Amino acid sequence: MRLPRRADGRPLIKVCCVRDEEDADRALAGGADLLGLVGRMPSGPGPIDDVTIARVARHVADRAIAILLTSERTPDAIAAHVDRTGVRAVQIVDTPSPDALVALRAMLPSLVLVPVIHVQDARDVDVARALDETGAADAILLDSGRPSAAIPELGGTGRVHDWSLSAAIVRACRAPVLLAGGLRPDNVGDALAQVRPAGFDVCSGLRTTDGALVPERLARFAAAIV
Ligand SMILES: O=C(O)c1ccccc1NCC(=O)[C@H](O)[C@H](O)COP(=O)(O)O
Repeated sequence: MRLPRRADGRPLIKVCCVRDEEDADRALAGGADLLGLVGRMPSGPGPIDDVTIARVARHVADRAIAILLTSERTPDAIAAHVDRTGVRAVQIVDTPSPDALVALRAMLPSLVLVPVIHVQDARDVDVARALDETGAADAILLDSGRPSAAIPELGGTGRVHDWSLSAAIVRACRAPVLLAGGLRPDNVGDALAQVRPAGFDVCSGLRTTDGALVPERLARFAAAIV
């Protein structure tokens, strides 16, 4: 397991859709443990270019884990995206097959690997179990996208999914599970009580419509999961 655990036992906070160095510093000052840098996507408000991702990852250095969000699907293309941006962690937003995850792990043994499942129905518990059983995932992230929509949605939707399914996935998996999708300061306490994930991932619930991080929202978010 290459993700940190907090000494105080509190769930991890991943602040996503980080835009630049200043935004990263604001998130870290507000208690973020992980930072999400969104690469090219078919839709959504968060993407930044690979040059900026590499710059922000260098700026963050060892202060936190900067996670590249990639929509690439094959192990070779994912590895190339990681290489271009120089990150130590990748979130694969288009759910990889167990075989693809194992292949990527073999190619990059020390990379932090976080496959995403967009929770839609009870079959996703089996999808999570199959990824978990590979032993190749450092965490599994549960989100609310619609990968098969005409224009695929792979995250950053601001929508909550069925948390009873997420709770079943947490119970079924050995890997830590991160919960995402429509989390806000006013609902994350309920999410903690119902799902008991190892951490939370949040973008739109902490940002203005222009994408700026609101420190006061991050403070309330963190206080709600103590
Ligand atoms: O933000 C985007 O544009 C985006 C597009 C495609 C995949 C992921 C994307 N962002 C990731 C995130 O914002 C979070 O990891 C997660 O999806 C939660 O987002 P939100 O529901 O807005 O809190």
